[in-house]
Amino acid sequence: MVCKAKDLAVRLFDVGVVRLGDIEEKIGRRTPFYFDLRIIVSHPNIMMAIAEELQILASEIDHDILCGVPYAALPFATVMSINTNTPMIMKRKETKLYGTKKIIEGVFEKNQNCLLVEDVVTSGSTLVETSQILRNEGLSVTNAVVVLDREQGGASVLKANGVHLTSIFTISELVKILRDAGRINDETVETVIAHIKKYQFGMKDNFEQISL
Ligand SMILES: O=C(O)c1cc(=O)[nH]c(=O)n1[C@@H]1O[C@H](COP(=O)(O)O)[C@@H](O)[C@H]1O
Repeated sequence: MVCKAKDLAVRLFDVGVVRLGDIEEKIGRRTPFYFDLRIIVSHPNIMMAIAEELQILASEIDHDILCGVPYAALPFATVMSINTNTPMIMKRKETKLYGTKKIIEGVFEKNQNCLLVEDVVTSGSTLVETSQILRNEGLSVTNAVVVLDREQGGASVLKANGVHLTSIFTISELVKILRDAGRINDETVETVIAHIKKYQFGMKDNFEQISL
């Protein structure tokens, strides 16, 4: 892990991206550590730093187009798109019920390589669903870059669905950086690591997401 990413982790903590306690996740389970990047629109310098780290990951991956997953990742994907002059599309959270009735906004061509940009991966279900929708529209989706991999099985769920995951941080790296920087204590690191080990996601034969 390079210094810039470590510095980014501490800046994210200091502006309140990390919430410690007993917080509800997307699927309804509780977590002692929640990473909320939605507040980053209020911190343009940090948003730029995140986009630059994601760009480093993206530069190793062959892609024609970016797809930001709403809502948290849309600002980073937009900054990456502008910085690298790479076109971007957006997958709507819901299909538009009037006018164009589109699920994807933006212009693309069939068989273009689309790189997914996301904030956090837990079970991987959001990115699996997004990749399936984009593939149904004729795009090729083989990679995703994210800020945080919570190491709860999402990477293997994605791999089983043909998507390779690359992250700026894994959660175990992140908590260790924050401990070494004096932001959290050993007990919190142990609580978070125990939580991610206990709550893992996997795949049934029919690719339905299950909690182990
Ligand atoms: O709900 C979560 O699992 C979650 C945990 C967390 O620390 N931060 C966070 O933002 N999330 C949300 O969870 C989504 C990914 O969850 P999965 O679809 O289970 O991979 C992200 O897009 C976020 O909306």
